[in-house]
Amino acid sequence: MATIKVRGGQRLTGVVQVDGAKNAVLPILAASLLASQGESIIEGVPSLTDIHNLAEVTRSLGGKAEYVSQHALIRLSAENLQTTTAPEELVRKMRASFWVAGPLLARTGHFRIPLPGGCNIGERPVDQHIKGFEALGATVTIEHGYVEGHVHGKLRGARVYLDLISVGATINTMMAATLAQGQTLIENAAKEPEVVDVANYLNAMGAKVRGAGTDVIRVEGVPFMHGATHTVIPDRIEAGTYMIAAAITRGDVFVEGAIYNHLSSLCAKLREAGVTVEDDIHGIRVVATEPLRAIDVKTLPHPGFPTDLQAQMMAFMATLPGTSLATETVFENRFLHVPELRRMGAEVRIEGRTAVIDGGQPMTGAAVKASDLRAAAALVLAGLSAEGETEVSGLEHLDRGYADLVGKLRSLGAHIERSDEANARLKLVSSH
Ligand SMILES: CC(=O)N[C@H]1[C@@H](OP(=O)(O)OP(=O)(O)OC[C@H]2O[C@@H](n3ccc(=O)[nH]c3=O)[C@H](O)[C@@H]2O)O[C@H](CO)[C@@H](O)[C@@H]1O
Ligand SMILES: C=C(OP(=O)(O)O)C(=O)O
Repeated sequence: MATIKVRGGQRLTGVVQVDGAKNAVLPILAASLLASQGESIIEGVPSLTDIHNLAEVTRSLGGKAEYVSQHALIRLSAENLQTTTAPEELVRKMRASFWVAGPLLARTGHFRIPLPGGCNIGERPVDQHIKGFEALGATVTIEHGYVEGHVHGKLRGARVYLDLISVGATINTMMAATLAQGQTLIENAAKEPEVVDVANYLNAMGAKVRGAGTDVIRVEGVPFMHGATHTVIPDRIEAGTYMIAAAITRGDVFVEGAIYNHLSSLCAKLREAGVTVEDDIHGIRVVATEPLRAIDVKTLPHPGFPTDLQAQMMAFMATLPGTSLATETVFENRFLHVPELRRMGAEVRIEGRTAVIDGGQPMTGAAVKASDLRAAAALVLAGLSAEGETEVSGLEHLDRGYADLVGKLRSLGAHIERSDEANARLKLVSSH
């Protein structure tokens, strides 16, 4: 079993570079299936298991996806799709696979995809994705564990109101609408930076998408789309994780590539705690010195505080004197890191959707197990601050979303090592 060992107590200092955003690359891989002509080159793609798995899904459909690790880019083409049924074993590995539904439906009139189901952080239904497809004229059924959609001829542009703010459903509906006949209006759309990045890529492919980044997105259908070159936005969650790493170790770190507009809620909360946050065109600097104070955080859709930083922030809040509250409103079960933080001596109790953190006492190193991607990052951060050694297992979760977390933290001065370091890197760069 691979583990990360961290010896806490080092103040992190220096510069760390942010990779391209996993949560933009994944829908962009799916969007590439819309191109009936030409190759796409996506630049700034980190080597992550989620990305390799979704590339495998697109290959299984007949697309080409080649990861070029030395240039951090992926070449994609989908001129001749072979099938519109996605393979169960791959889809089960990751929910993001459901994003191939919209492009397949728009391009071929059909998709058949295993129901992605729940995961550690919540139930995560796909009803709003289906609502979007049905509004565009598709018939969607769920049978024998598969979601199947079809439409005779082309999808038709329509008005789609999403009942809740969903990144996934916004992107799937937007992608499906690109090749529909006529105009689509998506209301109550998600405004996350990744939605905007996907829209920019779709437009580079010949689509006509307007308004991404606001809660109303308009799509004017086009007859066909082609490949395009696109550089993905920096990963705001990876950036935020390093910003919190600086804060939790009372360090001084410049996170190069971090975009302030994408991280304004985190910057505000760090400042409320007493941390100095300076932003400029190249990135964000975080400098933390005592005294710091307790804060409250509530997760919300963008531009609210991101749920994907809640676990990491909670580790930081455990180091703040006084009582801090972390309220999770996006996913119903995203507190699985709490028992592990408790193992490290953090005083946290859960009251409904709120975690009450009585912080300020030093955490102590322990053997802990990650239950999901961001929990894994949170436990490593807690280990950076704890007295003694922390051993984190469950690294398959971490590898979904962080390329070389250990190397990057070490370059900032952390005492950290990974038991399978050489193998992990080899495994992650060899996919095609
Ligand atoms: C690969 C990727 O980009 N994942 C991100 C994406 O996930 P994802 O796109 O799955 O998250 P959503 O924004 O769709 O989910 C938000 C909430 O809506 C619910 N919901 C969603 C769809 C639906 O049809 N019905 C429904 O009830 C979900 O269960 C959840 O409670 O956005 C989340 C919210 O910012 C992030 O935490 C994830 O990291
Ligand atoms: C929850 C996440 O990803 P996914 O939606 O793929 O589970 C995440 O990136 O934190």
